[in-house]
This record gives sequence, structure tokens and C-alpha cells, in this order.
Amino acid sequence: QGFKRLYHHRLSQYPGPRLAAATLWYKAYFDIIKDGGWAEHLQSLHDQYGPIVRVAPNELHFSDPNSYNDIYGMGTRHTKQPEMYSCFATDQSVFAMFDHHEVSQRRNLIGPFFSRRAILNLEKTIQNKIDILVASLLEYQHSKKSANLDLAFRSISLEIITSYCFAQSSKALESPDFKNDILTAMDLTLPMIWVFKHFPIIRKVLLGVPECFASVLRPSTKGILEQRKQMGAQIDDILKDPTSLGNVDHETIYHHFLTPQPENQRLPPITREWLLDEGLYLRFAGSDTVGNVCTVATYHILANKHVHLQLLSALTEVWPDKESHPGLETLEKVPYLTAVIKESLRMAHGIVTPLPRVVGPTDAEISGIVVPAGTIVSMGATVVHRNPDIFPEPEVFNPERWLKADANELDKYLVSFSKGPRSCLGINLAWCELYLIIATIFRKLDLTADRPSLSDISFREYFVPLHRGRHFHAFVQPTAA
Ligand code: HEM
Repeated sequence: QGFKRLYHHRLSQYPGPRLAAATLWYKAYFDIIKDGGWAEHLQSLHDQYGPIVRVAPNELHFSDPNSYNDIYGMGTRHTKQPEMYSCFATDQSVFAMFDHHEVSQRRNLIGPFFSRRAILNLEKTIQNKIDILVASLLEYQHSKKSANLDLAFRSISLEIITSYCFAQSSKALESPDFKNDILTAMDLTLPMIWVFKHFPIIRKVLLGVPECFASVLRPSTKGILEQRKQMGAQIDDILKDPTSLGNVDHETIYHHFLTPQPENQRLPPITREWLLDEGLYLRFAGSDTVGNVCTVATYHILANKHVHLQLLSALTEVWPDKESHPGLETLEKVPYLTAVIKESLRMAHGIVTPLPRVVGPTDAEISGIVVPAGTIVSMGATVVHRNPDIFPEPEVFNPERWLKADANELDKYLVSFSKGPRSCLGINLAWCELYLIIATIFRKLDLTADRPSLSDISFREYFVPLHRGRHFHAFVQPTAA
């Protein structure tokens, strides 16, 4: 089979390592043995083989930033690659859906829950959570200890998404030093995704056997099972007694799904499995993604005195009294803050695994070549965001690049939320959180990085960035005025 793939395959003409063309184990080696090392390796493949590389028997990876739109942009109809999207154990969520018609129905149903209007309605709830984060961080001011900002930011984003979608508290902000079970479970579970992808049988066995056996067989699956159990209990309560929905402070995702509305008239009946998978995915999608951007932002702001001072002066101008709240709509009008957020999104990348799509239903033109239907194509955000022709000195944190006269042109190369029909459904919430968290943290807290090192924000690629080793820490004091 390897011989056939090398010499008699429709992709035989494309350059790339022979081993990658012959077998899927090439990629598995970088995913599993090299500990989430695929995205890192891709850059060296492009340096060696050029802008289009055959990275697996049936897969091409592209590096020309203008190809991004051909793969993911509006009007494209390529589907997600099932082998990748089924390793998250949320098969019935929108994220793991493939049929275009069903996807657009489901996205139309979920979309309004994360619309700008819906976010503005819940802005106060979000700000209240951020104020709790600030209070928790201020507890460090009298101790000699620095705060773990990586956990702090992941905790605030976890708390916001849990409150926003489910009107519950994750209790993450109250846990000592922001160490809590849900984040620990996510950290234990995430490294399993490449094993699940390359050995789907393991996923089936571990998730199919009774809970007690699965966690003994592989302790890291305990996290997934715990999360399913906990969220399943809330869903069971609601399904048993839908009037319990009335007992919460604001509309939850379950109110939204269970209330008949034009968007869900023609959808299949609601099942427990669907509600559970959707809930679990939303919590995953909405937590580490935002938390990670905040950590990267804070690291770079504190490492660049000029950026820090510029940001403080821009914030103080629109927010003179730090005890009041200027609100999202005011903060959005601060160009320097917006530039800092865009630069942080660029350097944090969002989702770091190149999102694999299956070309179809017919052949498609990508980057000037005709790619046969059925081919898997992808382009990693890291490759776009580190392109020196688009972002000169890409390794430098430089918010000013987003303030230049022609900066609008750059926006199309900021692909953290992906593009087109499968782009991020939570983008409004994510932007709202980034504005409120970054502005509040820097307006209210005087942070000093504790022994910072670039390794504090380096990552391994497990779909989202996974940090190993020491987390980014800072000493905390209140700002003077
Ligand atoms: C900075 C924060 C965030 C970033 C960088 C981000 C990035 C992305 C990206 C790149 C995708 C496409 C994934 C793919 O094609 O496989 C995506 C999908 C998605 N995101 Fe986000 N996201 C963020 C925050 C959020 C939040 C707060 C939510 C809210 C719950 C959310 C909900 C979703 C959902 C539901 C999808 C699946 C859409 C679909 O499959 O059609 N995201 N996100």
C-alpha cells in the first residue's frame, strides 16, 4: 500500500517527506511521541518543500496566507475531517457535525445565544465575575507569594462560560491558588486526543466500558467521565422537571434549546446526549481559549515597558475613576486596547492544530492548484500568524502594527477564530471577555512578573495550546489611583 501511495496516488506529484506520503504513522509520531509537535514541525516542512506540502498519504498543508480563504472562507463547502473531530467525545455537538444542512440549522439555533445583543444583556454578569477575580488576586498583595496567572485566567474564563451558559458557578475563582478539579480534568484529558485520533478503538473502549473500569484502565479519562457525570446531573434535573429552569438568574443554553422558537422547529427531537455533548463542548470551547489569550497578553504587556505605559495611559483616559465601570462599548473605542488584544490573539494563535477539511463535494481550487475532491487540506493559524511578509518580525509583540494607516488589511490575516461557515460561534463573547478582562486587570492591578521566561507561554499542540512546566506568575498590588 505504501508503494501505491508513493507512486500511484492522485497526490503523488506534490512534494513532502516520503514517509509522510506512505503512512499515517509519520504524523502520529509527531502528535504522540513528539508530544504535540506537529504544528512546530510543519514550519520546517514548508521551509524544505515550499508552500504546498503532502503531509500525509491523503493530505496537503498550505502555507501561503492567501490560501486560508480558499480552505475555510465564506462560500467554501469543505467538511471537517471526521477522524479529527470525533476524538473530543462530544459527537453530538455542533463542533463534531459534518452535514452542511444540519450544521447550518444547529448554528442558527446556537448563534443567537452568543449574539452581540445577548452578550450586552449579560455584560454585568461577566463584569461581576471579573471583579471577583480581581478581589481574589488582590489577596496576594500582603503575601510574598506570586499568583499563578495561567490558572487565574483559565479560571475566570471557565467561570464566565459556566455562568453564561448554565447559570452555575464552577467555583474556580474561590479555589485556593485557582487550582480546581475542572481545569485539572481538562489538563488530564487533553493529552489523550492524539491517542484517540490515531487509535479510535481506544476511545471506544475507554468511553464505552463502565466508569469504574475506564478510570482504572486509564486514569486520565477519569476527568472526561467526571465532567460528563456532573453536567449530566444538571440536564437530568431539567429534563425531569423543566420548571426548574425558572430557578436561575438568567437564561441558560438549556432555556434556549428547550423553548420552541423558529430556529428549532425543524430540528430532530432534543435528547439528553445532545444536550450533554453540546454543553460539554461549549464549556471546553469557551474556557482555555480565552484564558490562554489573556495569559499571553499579560506576559507580553509586562515584558514591554513601552506597551504597558501606553496601555495604562489609554485606559486611564477613558476610565478615570477605577471604582466605576466604563462598559464594553466604551472600551471597544480605545484603539490601543484593541491593538493589544489583536496582537495577543495573533501571538496566542487560538486553536493551534491546523483544522483539517475534506475537499468536496467537487474538486476545488486552492492556492492556484486544483485539489481533487476527497483530499484533506489544512492550514495552521500558527503558519499565518508567523508569516514575516504579513507580520514583519513576527516573534515581536508589537501592537503598533495594528494601528498603522493600512492596518485594516491585516485583519484578514488574523485567523484565531478561523473563517467562514465553521468559524467560532463564540466570537462575540470571546471579544467581550478579552476587552473586559484585560482592561480591568491593568486598570486595577499593578502586576510584576515573577521570574518570567518565554517558556512560561510556550506550548505543545493539543488542538488548543497545552502548557507544560512552570506557569506564568506575577506579584500583585493595587494600582495607585
Ligand atoms: C479567544 C477565544 C476563542 C478562540 C481563539 C476560538 C477559536 C475557535 C476556532 C478557531 C474555531 C474553529 C474550530 C474548527 O474549525 O475546528 C472555533 C469554533 C467554535 N467556537 Fe470558538 N474560540 C474562542 C472562544 C469561544 C467561546 C468563548 C465560545 C463560546 C462558547 C466558543 C464556541 C465555539 C463553538 C461552538 C465552535 C464550533 C463551531 C462549529 O463547529 O461550527 N469559542 N473557535
